[in-house]
Amino acid sequence: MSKSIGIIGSGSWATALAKILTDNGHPIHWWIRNDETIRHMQLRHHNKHYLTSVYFDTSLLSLSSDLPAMVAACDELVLAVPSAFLEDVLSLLPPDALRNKKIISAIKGLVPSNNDLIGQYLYKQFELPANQYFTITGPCHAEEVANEKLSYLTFSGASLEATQAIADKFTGSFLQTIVNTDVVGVQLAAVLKNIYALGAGIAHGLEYGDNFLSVLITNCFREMQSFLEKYEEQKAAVAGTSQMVHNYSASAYLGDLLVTCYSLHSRNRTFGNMIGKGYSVKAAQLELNMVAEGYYASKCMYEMNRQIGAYMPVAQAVYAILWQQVHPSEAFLSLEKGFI
Ligand SMILES: NC(=O)C1=CN([C@@H]2O[C@H](COP(=O)(O)OP(=O)(O)OC[C@H]3O[C@@H](n4cnc5c(N)ncnc54)[C@H](O)[C@@H]3O)[C@@H](O)[C@H]2O)C=CC1
Ligand SMILES: O=C(CO)COP(=O)(O)O
Repeated sequence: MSKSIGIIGSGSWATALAKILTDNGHPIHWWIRNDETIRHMQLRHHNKHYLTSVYFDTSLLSLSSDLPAMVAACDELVLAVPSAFLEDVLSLLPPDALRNKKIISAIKGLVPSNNDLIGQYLYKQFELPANQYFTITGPCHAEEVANEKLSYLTFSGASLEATQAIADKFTGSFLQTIVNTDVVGVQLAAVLKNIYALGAGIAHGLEYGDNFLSVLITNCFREMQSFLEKYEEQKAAVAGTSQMVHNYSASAYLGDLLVTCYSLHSRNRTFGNMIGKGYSVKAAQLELNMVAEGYYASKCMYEMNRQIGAYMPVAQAVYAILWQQVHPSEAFLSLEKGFI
């Protein structure tokens, strides 16, 4: 197979992205951790653990559990492992492994060991320049991609032209793409919306109704904007540049917040619902058997916001419930009073 695009990861999102690319006729290299999953995919043409209804044209798949060899074979790589495993997975690569490659992060999380955005981590670890880094965000559940429901993804990168060229590979009959240069803003919004979806789930588990939920989400949206404004203010002050302006009403911001808080596909919402109903964090993790990024993100953001200083009562309440054993009903009772 010639040099092409590769996907790192084999969970639901990696599988959905593999479907999007191969449906468009693109051959892909695909790194899958587990050889047994590879064997099954070769024999039965689907991922036996995630989105099992999606069948692949295996002539378009080059499957491997050898990460350095797979990375060497690609000039564009999509990262689709949960943030908590990213450092472990990429530790298999030498420091120059990403030289001249375009890296497209589909991860909606921060690196938990130091709260870095994925691009910052790749710069520190692999000296990946900003113009080789791209992101995929937007409101899109893997399960709906599997069912070919019309969905929209936002691609962000330093250059609109280079980003458009990547987005074009994904655009298809059930997949529209949006392109912008707001690389940092969309990533922070994606990290925050996972925390807020946990909050929405907790509220549902505590038996609050739809009226309360809409007020909760409105206030989460305001919190998101307040964090991003302060973040940009501080960044601009340090760099001596003007402040980046974000389009909060775009689907990568408001849309993803809404779908993750409302959709029954959302793992963050499901996880939160279990916490609201009285499950412990450990029990909810075991029951979910998938990754709720907001769990890790709530701690990262709590730590990050110590420096930023934004007013974030909902994110703080989610952190307190998940990491400080504060009772959900107690935390929500104090939230109730401050909403506008
Ligand atoms: N599922 C979705 O609809 C969407 C997910 N995303 C993002 O995609 C990223 C990946 O999430 P999903 O594919 O949804 O997760 P998932 O929960 O479906 O799959 C988990 C993945 O982690 C892998 N894994 C488990 N233990 C591991 C370990 N010790 N080392 C390395 N890998 C390990 C599993 O093999 C599996 O590939 C996340 O950042 C998520 O926020 C973004 C948009 C949509
Ligand atoms: O990012 C997503 C939808 O846009 C997926 O959200 P969950 O991880 O909560 O399922």
